Formats: sequence, C-alpha cells, structure tokens
Amino acid sequence: MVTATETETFVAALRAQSRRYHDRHPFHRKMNEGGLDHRQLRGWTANRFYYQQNLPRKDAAILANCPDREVRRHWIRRVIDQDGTTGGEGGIEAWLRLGEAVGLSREEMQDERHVVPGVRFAVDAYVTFARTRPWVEAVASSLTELFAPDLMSERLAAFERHYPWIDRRGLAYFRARLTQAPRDSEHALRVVTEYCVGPDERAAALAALSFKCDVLWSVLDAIERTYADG
Ligand SMILES: O=C(O)c1cc(C(=O)O)c2c(n1)C(=O)C(=O)c1cc(C(=O)O)[nH]c1-2
Repeated sequence: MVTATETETFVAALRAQSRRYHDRHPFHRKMNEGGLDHRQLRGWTANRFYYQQNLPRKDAAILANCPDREVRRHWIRRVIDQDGTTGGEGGIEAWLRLGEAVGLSREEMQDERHVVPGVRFAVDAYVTFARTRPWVEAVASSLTELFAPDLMSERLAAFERHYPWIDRRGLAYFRARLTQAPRDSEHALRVVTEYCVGPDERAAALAALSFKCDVLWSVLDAIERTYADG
C-alpha cells in the first residue's frame, strides 16, 4: 500500500526536474530577453517545427503500447490537438502559421531543409523512446509539460514586446498551449502516480523525465550552435 506521503515525495521529485527544463537554456533566455535576430528566430521556428511534427507520432506510439482504455480515451486527444480533424485545425497548422509570421514559407518548414542533425537526432530519440520503452515511462517523459505554461506565458509576453515585426496572429499556438498543457500534464501525472507504485517504477519514471529534459536541452544546443551570433 502506497501512503499519501510517499506519493507526495514522488510528485515533488518529478516537479524538481524543472531545474533541468529548457527554460533555463541560454538560447531561451536570450529569446525572452529580446536578443535574437530574424535569422535566429527563423532557425528556431523551423527546427522546433520538427519537434511539433513528431509529437503525434510519439503520442500514437504511446496509444499503441497502452492497454488501458481509459488512458487511451484521454491520450488520443493529444493527437487530435496537433493534427486537427480537418483543414486549418490543429497545433501543427498553427505552428506553420507561426513560421509564416516569422518569414518562413510552409514549403521550407515541411521539407525540413533547415533541420539540423542534432535536432533530428534528439527528436527522433524521443519518438524511439515512446515506441520502445514501457508506455508508462513514455507518459512520464511527457511531464516536462508541467513546466511549460510558465515558459509559454513568458514567451508570449516577450514576443509581443521585443519582436513587434511578428504578426500577433502567429502566436495563437502558444495561447492554446496555456490551457492545453496544464490539462494534459495533470492527466499524465495522475496516470504516472497511479501506475508507478514501486521504487523501481518510480525511478524509471524519474529517469524518463530526466531523459526528456536532455532531449529538449539538446535541441536548443544544436539550434544555438547553428545560428550563433553573426
Ligand atoms: O515550446 C516549448 O517550450 C514546448 C515544450 C514542450 C515540452 O516541455 O515538452 C512541449 C511543447 N512546447 C508543446 O508545444 C507541446 O505540444 C508538447 C507536447 C509535449 C509532450 O512531450 O508530449 N511536450 C510539449
């Protein structure tokens, strides 16, 4: 029997991973301080789109591996949130519009010409993790979203303040995530605390979240190196 205190300690350990979240990466700090030029913002947007495009494939892998119907009923919403069900809906479409707002064509985002090797490697590792690890670990790896809303609010404010050349309509994706991310991460946290009851399962969940922090950090390392100042 797991006590409430044990669960609280586990949740606190998961939340403590926030100190390794990519909001602290120098590239994000610079972005939020208004220090990026057009080329750097375009490079970030095109490369970050590769992450976006792969999220529904990652979530479909979790669905494929998950035997719990109640979990699947919730999780499938993530695929629909990104893909939409028709025409101009969904997060991927919103991200393409952000790309257009920073001066990228749809074509150059979709054909992946700007995607650098380090970003591809890190994002592909995340999808492979979801395909090959136990599904609860893959759910735990999504818990970086517990930390995302603060970064999204900061990013929205920073874009409006420091990058007035970006059409405000391009920022709709981040606005949508302000409500989607807390809803998704609260569900993921319930699943992880329900399923990870033994010390080994809890350690594996923590390791999965740590791995994901590394994925996000590596993405920014690769972008920062490619689009260095000057
Ligand atoms: O722009 C960001 O900083 C950021 C970070 C994360 C994250 O923490 O993994 C996600 C997103 N955005 C995001 O838009 C998103 O849909 C998303 C899904 C997931 C996930 O792991 O399932 N993370 C994130």
